[in-house]
Amino acid sequence: MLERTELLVSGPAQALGALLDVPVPDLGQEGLPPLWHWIYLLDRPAQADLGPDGHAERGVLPEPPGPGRRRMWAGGQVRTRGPLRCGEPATRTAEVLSVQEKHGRSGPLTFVSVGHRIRQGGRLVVEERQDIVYRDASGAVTVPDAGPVVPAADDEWPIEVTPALLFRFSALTYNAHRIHYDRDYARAVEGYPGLLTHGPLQALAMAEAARARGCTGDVLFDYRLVSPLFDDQGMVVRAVAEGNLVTAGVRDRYGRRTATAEMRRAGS
Ligand SMILES: CC(C)(COP(=O)(O)OP(=O)(O)OC[C@H]1O[C@@H](n2cnc3c(N)ncnc32)[C@H](O)[C@@H]1OP(=O)(O)O)[C@@H](O)C(=O)NCCC(=O)NCCSC(=O)C[C@](C)(O)C(=O)O
Repeated sequence: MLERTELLVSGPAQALGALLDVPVPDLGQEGLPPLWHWIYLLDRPAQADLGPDGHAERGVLPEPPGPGRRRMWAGGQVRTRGPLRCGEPATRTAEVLSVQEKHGRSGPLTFVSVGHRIRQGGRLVVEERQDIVYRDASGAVTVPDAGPVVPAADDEWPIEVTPALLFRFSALTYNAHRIHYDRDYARAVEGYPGLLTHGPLQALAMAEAARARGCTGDVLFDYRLVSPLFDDQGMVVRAVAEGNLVTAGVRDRYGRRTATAEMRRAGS
């Protein structure tokens, strides 16, 4: 079990608001919007504990299941149970919930689910499961050939994916994974055609599209990264509200789905 306590300050939230060009609520009253806790209470591994991929290989959860495995964020579930406010301390605890060996189209896969809980003022305010997948170094990720560009519809939110956007998100989440900023490494070592768009960035974009449709406060957010999104493919986000349920997705500019999510107000 890992535990970290710190005072939440407004700077990171202001930076995320600027990164995504979305409104920042009153952080001391309303608290952080859903998923924004991902830029707080971060692991701060020593430089000596980073592996060859730039990700920590010791002292964080999960630790890689073996040398040379390719870490990816696969999906998860977030339940918010109350406001997580800036100006007050909060504590995050983390523990491994399960490890599952599977075989996919890209070869052997190890799924590690990590449970995170954030408490503030004696209350549990965020409860989360993060699914991290480790691919085998020999496994290949296949990306279908791009078709024609599908222009963003009126109800879609196009986001230009540039190295600067990816770098700023890595900085905000203190994530040194080289697949997001080191193109030579991403291509030559991990076999991707370009820089990878972070899973949490796609999930946050979906949660923001849902927030724009009024889904915020105490929510249950389920999401999956279904295919890698590279930096030259753009990012188009859409959220559709039907009653209490918001269904969201990310596609690239050619119409290929890369992430899906469902978000609903908790308790209804
Ligand atoms: C996950 C990949 C490798 C599986 O790809 P695949 O084609 O090999 O798998 P499959 O054949 O579709 O499925 C095999 C089994 O895995 C399961 N499965 C399949 N997908 C998932 C999922 N998402 N969550 C949970 N389970 C999943 C699936 O249900 C099936 O289970 P079964 O045998 O029991 O039926 C593939 O879908 C993929 O590449 N997805 C995109 C991942 C991605 O781009 N993540 C974001 C970038 S990495 C990142 O942000 C990192 C970060 C922030 O820096 C950091 O944490 O360090």
